[in-house]
Amino acid sequence: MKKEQVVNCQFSAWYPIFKKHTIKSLILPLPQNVIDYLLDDGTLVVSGSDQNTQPRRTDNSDSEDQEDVQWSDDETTTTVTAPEFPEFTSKVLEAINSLGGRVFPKLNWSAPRDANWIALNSSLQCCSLADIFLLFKSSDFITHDLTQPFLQCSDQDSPDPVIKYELVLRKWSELIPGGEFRCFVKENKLIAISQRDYTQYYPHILTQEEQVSQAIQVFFSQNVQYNFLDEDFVFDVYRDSQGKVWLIDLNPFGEVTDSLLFTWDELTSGGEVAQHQQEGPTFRFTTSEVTVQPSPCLSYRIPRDFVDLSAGEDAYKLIDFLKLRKTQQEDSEEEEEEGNAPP
Ligand SMILES: Nc1ncnc2c1ncn2[C@@H]1O[C@H](COP(=O)(O)OP(=O)(O)OP(=O)(O)O)[C@@H](O)[C@H]1O
Repeated sequence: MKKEQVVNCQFSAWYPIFKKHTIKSLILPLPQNVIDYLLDDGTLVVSGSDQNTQPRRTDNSDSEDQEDVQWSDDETTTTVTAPEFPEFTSKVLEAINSLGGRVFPKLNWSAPRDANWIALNSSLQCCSLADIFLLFKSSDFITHDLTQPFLQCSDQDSPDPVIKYELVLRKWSELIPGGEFRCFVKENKLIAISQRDYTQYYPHILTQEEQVSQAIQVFFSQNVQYNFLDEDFVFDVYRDSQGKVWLIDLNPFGEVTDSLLFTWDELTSGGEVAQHQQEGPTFRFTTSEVTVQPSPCLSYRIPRDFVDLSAGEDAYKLIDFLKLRKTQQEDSEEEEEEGNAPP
């Protein structure tokens, strides 16, 4: 996979080409100070902040660099108020409103799918910039977009193309996971289709195997084939309850993209799947409850430090930490009973 293929799969590169066939979206340039904030590990997002619903302007410029650090009574905790971005906040709010008030946020390539556990509703649905920041700052996928977009490219010796970072806001749509499929295109031929959420068994895919495959093939030949900037790529689709197919996303053809129910060996030149062109694409899906596999995002549901701590000798530190939490909880319950709890 070459750096150019990664560049071509940025949202702003493919959206204008396939606008008619995908979910309505808006693209906003991401200011450098917002990028810096997203990459700054030390700044916390303070939940409950209403800064995004009522953007406050202190002077004529965006004075984001200033962080307001408030020390709480408890010596062990600090509350760092997130910096404000008045101009950017207004633009984002305007965009969210024009998309119906609820959006699905992404950067140039990725959505913060690994961070949905942190959102109150465990969903990527956002109504404000604070919602977006919370997800973005908790996501390794977003950090990857910002810091290492060309990590797995074969042409490492060539200079990295300059990337203009963008916040993508997509109109929120209730997509049923059983309707999502990933399609692999090699030399402009659709060689393979995989159920996107292979962690579940969806009986309707089994019973409608032929219709699903046909609908995707027709969508590909009518709307996608020869229209994209590369001849090797991966595209994701959604087949709605009326059988209409929508484009959801485009990804590079290579290891950086999850090959789901295929392996990259199978999909690349020497592989079996890549050679079976005549009969159409190979279609794979989970065929019974027995073949269900665990979700690849499971490891993202608890903070990485906890995962590390739970392995090897450090497991004892985790146990100590949990015991400490329990004692603290019991203490505060006792205090509450005694009527001493803080308001
Ligand atoms: N507009 C939307 N509204 C609600 N959910 C959405 C929307 N767009 C995408 N999704 C859901 O989020 C999932 C991930 O979306 P998307 O493919 O854009 O993210 P991604 O980070 O590029 O993922 P990948 O790296 O696997 O391609 C989709 O499979 C779909 O279930």
